[in-house]
Amino acid sequence: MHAVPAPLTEKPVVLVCDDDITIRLMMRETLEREVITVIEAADGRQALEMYKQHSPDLVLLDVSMPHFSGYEVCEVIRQSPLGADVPVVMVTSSDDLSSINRAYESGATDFLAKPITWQILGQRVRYMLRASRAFRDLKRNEERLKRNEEHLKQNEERLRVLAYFDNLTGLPNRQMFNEDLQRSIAQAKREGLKAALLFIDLDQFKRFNDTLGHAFGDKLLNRVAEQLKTRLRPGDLLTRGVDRLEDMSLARLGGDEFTICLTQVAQNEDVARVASRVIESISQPMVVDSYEVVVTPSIGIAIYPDDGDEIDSLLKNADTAMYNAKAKGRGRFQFYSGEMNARALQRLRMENELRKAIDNNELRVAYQPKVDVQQRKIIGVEALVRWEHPKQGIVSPAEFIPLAEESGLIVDIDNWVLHKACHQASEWLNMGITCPVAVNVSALNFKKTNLVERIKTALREADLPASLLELEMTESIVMSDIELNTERLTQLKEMGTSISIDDFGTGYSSLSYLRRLPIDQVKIDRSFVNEIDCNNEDMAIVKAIIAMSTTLKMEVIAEGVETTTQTEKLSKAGCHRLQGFLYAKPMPAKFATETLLAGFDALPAAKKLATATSN
Ligand SMILES: Nc1nc2c(ncn2[C@@H]2O[C@@H]3COP(=O)(O)O[C@H]4[C@@H](O)[C@H](n5cnc6c(=O)[nH]c(N)nc65)O[C@@H]4COP(=O)(O)O[C@H]3[C@H]2O)c(=O)[nH]1
Repeated sequence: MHAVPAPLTEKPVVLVCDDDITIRLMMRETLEREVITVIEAADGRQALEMYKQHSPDLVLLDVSMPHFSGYEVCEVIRQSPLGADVPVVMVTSSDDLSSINRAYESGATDFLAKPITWQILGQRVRYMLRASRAFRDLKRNEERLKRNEEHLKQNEERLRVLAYFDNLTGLPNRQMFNEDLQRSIAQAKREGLKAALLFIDLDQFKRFNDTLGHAFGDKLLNRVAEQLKTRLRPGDLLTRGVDRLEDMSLARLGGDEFTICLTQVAQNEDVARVASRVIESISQPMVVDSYEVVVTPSIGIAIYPDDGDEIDSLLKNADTAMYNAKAKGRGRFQFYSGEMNARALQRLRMENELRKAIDNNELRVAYQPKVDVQQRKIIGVEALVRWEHPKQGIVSPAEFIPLAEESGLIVDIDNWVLHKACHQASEWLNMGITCPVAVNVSALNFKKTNLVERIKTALREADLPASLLELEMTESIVMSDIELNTERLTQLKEMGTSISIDDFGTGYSSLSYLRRLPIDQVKIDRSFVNEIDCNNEDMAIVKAIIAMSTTLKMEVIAEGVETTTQTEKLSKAGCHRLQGFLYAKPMPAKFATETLLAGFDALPAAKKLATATSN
């Protein structure tokens, strides 16, 4: 059984369009019997006018008429604003397939073939009218539903904002903070990393509120929130350590209490850096209602899992730490654990001092000679940075280089050493000493896109031929992104500098990659050299590295040579290039110049070596 469309309640209007008056009259007669209002048009132009004026519920259109054909009229109707859904029945004088197809192409709903069977016309039109009205109702309902849905969504969003955001500052509220912290804890647990909770309280906020009023207090809180939002974007935190803190969420718990939740925390220094950044940014003078105010925050820090493994304990401990910070004099941060605090503070202090070390002229370069024991020659020097701390004296690179790498300061330091070393080598060249100088290139520096440019600048400024500059980088740097690094190394090589792989044997070099890279020299790591006197395994590794370098036509040098036995063993295995305390320790430029002028045979070890090898 067919579904019957709903009965028509209002009297429908049908536009009959035919140039044959008899047909029009017959149609009127038939349709009016069905309680339908009929309006007529004698040609295409009139049909369009009538359509525009009356918006009929159905159109009966003769195909061939003066002015416009029925097809054209149908096309125009379909393009009109309300004409997409109105049923248009094309009355064709023939029922051949092409005119029927043409009728459908122009947008007709159905067709009626002449001669018309008058007995069924009325019923057919009625049925079509009902179906069309049902379709229109359905569409209207659908639109209403859609509008309701949108409304619902908007309401839901409004509710979510009310439930999860603080309406004064627009920051996430306590509810959202709880969920964020829960997520951070779960993530840290999964990844075996730490998470940190920073509890921020504004110092003496109550005083502002009491003296300048609540409205002022609200504005001040808003300014603080703004400051935190803009200054804590991950992109703003340029240093390497902080870049790793990809997920950082900020919230206002209420009053003058804010929190920051950090995930993917590898080390506490990263958290200390964020905390000092928060202090620095909030403590900037702010103008509120034409008052210039300075408000400082006190921050308490609790670390998951060290200081608690659930929301409550972390919050409680961060809160305790915050009170400790306040007690110590406001505008500072404090870790919950005292030991952690001392370490983080010490590292942060050192980082700040290192930042100023270049400008304060506290850095020095020491040069350590490298020798070839077969040719009995000094073949070059390695430039090694030294920090003469005004209070602590000489700080070991082992202590400050990792810190410089974490904070990103290494790029400036490496650059400074590069310039110094190039100038020194150039000075030696002017004195008639041709001595290649090697500088260390840290991972961060190697990744910087302008490395090639910077090296070119240093060479140009020092007027040093590129062939006298050697770049030392560790095996792990070179092997990290082989495609990109091959390109980078090729650029450096094309410039004329030579490339040496430092600490060789400690990483995981693949022979097939090594073959593809433009490397001139590998440096056997000190840890293997150390042990070759007594450890057969290390000797085997050293021999393998020497054999591999010979096959790949690379030079090989051993670092950390301290004894004549090591020299003999290395030499016997085919490695004659050596660097180590046995020959010379890193020394200031002045002594390095003297050493270079005196030559290999003046080195104390050279004499010992001659005796040892002659025995
Ligand atoms: N025990 C022992 N040690 C020896 C001997 N011969 C040389 N050494 C030490 O071994 C290190 C060799 O440098 P490295 O492997 O590049 O290792 C360097 C290098 O990775 C880094 N470094 C030093 N200067 C710079 C620099 O300007 N830039 C960068 N990125 N890193 C640097 O710091 C590391 C340590 O530097 P230093 O303390 O100067 O330590 C130097 C040198 O003093 C020996 O016979 N016995």
